[in-house]
Amino acid sequence: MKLLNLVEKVDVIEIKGSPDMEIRGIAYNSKAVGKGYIFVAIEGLITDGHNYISDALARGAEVIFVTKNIEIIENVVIVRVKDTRVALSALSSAFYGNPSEKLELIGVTGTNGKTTTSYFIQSILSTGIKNIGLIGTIGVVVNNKLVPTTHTTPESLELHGLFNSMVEAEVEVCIMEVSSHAIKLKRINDCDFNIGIFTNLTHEHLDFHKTMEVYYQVKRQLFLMTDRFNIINNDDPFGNRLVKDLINRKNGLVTYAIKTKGDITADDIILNHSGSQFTIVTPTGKIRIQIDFPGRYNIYNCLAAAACAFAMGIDLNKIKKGLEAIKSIPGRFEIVPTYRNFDVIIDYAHTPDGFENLLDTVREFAKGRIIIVFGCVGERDPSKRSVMGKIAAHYSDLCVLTTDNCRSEDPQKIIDDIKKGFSADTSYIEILDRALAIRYAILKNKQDDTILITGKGHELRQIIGNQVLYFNEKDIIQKSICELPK
Ligand SMILES: CC(=O)N[C@H]1[C@@H](OP(=O)(O)OP(=O)(O)OC[C@H]2O[C@@H](n3ccc(=O)[nH]c3=O)[C@H](O)[C@@H]2O)O[C@H](CO)[C@@H](O)[C@@H]1O[C@H](C)C(=O)N[C@@H](C)C(=O)N[C@H](CCC(=O)O)C(=O)O
Ligand SMILES: Nc1ncnc2c1ncn2[C@@H]1O[C@H](COP(=O)(O)OP(=O)(O)OP(=O)(O)O)[C@@H](O)[C@H]1O
Repeated sequence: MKLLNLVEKVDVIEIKGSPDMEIRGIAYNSKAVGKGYIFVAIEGLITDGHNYISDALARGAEVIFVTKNIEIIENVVIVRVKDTRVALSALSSAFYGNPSEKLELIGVTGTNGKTTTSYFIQSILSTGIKNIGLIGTIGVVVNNKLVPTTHTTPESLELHGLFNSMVEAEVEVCIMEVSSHAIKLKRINDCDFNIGIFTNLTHEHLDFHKTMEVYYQVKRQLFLMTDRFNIINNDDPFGNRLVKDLINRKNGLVTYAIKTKGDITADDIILNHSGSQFTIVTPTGKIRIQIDFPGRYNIYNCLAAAACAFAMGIDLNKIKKGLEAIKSIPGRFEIVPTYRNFDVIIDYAHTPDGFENLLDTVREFAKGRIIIVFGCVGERDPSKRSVMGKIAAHYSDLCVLTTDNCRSEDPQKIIDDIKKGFSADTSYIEILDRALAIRYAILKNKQDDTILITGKGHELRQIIGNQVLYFNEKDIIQKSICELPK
């Protein structure tokens, strides 16, 4: 494709050199540049892509996109723009032939429940559609194959590459988790969203957004991009505000709720330790559902998925079939078989609200003690650590404090931050080595205990310093169980 055509939708300030040239690829990291590529220099949060222009040129870049004034370089086209992240997104979409326009694109956002809701929608849609694409925290699904990714919402270049693979694989619908980082950093600027879903908004990522107000305003942008309808949790205070904010938009608005008013609601709820039963009530009928996921929060996730399916015109029997078909989601309230008289549950809860919902659910049905093995991640929102400590202390009988992706931070310092939420009578032990912490909880179990291991969920890695180490909680659990007397 010619540079001339690629820049059609880019807001260009100035071009030095002729744009009438063929482009072979695009890169925003100099290390990924090849011959005939565009290198997009991004002023990042850690370093500045402009510092790597000479590296990009040495690797064969023939065009560079910049925000700064750069001297003319022989045989290199220099394109100056206001914001290179915006340009990267527009270029990437154009390079792949605007593939998101060829898909039904559903964006799911909110602090918690994005992955679960996406899996519920996938299960409902798969009652009628064979090939569904998925982009999210657990990975990317194209052609029914799951590939792990580094980001919940990838960078725009990777995103449009994925949409393109989906179009080639004849995917009809793509369900995509949209993180607030992705919105703020313009990764989704050129995604052609048809449907937007808002699950909830609670304390998270305040290191990045600073205030809940900014966090909300960022999330809100997704709902101004959709052209069919928006699905919103009316019980959530920020969701309720979003409903009011969107009232003048021309596309459809479908609300769901349990406590307040909603187009889609749940009645006659029965919660138990292994799942829930409830009736989904819609404007055109109702149906009884039984799901294998415990906790009221999962009823919200079901309602979000059901509201989306309902708005897409899918009948209630298919909605029921889809919601009931899904038996587990990796790392989301995943019960690990122990074949003993105690339970072990792995869960991805890593925000105060997710943590409280999970612990509240377990507390309601626990026959014995609750032992929670957890830590908080490094280099991310330290303000949530003591809040999570307080919640853990309130609901559990023993906290086993340990390490969770501490990155460059001192894991002991993170634990000390968590402990600020403890009270004088909180029962806890500190075991920095996560494998030993899990082993400790299992070896110390008593009859009817529930051991909750939170934070990692589906992840198979531990990030310590700048090392990414293989870490498999299920293996550690099984090995520890083998050490117990028969
Ligand atoms: C805070 C954040 O989101 N940062 C993202 C951002 O990085 P940045 O702006 O700091 O980039 P930088 O490291 O300063 O580098 C600037 C530029 O120099 C370039 N460079 C750098 C080195 C080099 O040798 N050559 C070179 O060209 C880089 O490629 C980049 O373009 O842009 C990068 C490129 O797209 C992302 O990889 C990076 O994600 C970091 C690694 C990250 O961890 N992000 C997390 C917080 C994130 O996005 N999480 C959300 C989910 C959150 C949740 O809900 O839990 C997600 O969607 O995954
Ligand atoms: N609707 C909800 N409300 C509150 N907490 C929830 C909800 N759904 C799930 N959780 C909790 O949050 C954890 C993560 O769930 P899920 O992966 O669905 O959320 P997510 O928004 O995709 O998270 P992330 O963006 O970090 O991947 C679950 O393991 C559970 O403990």
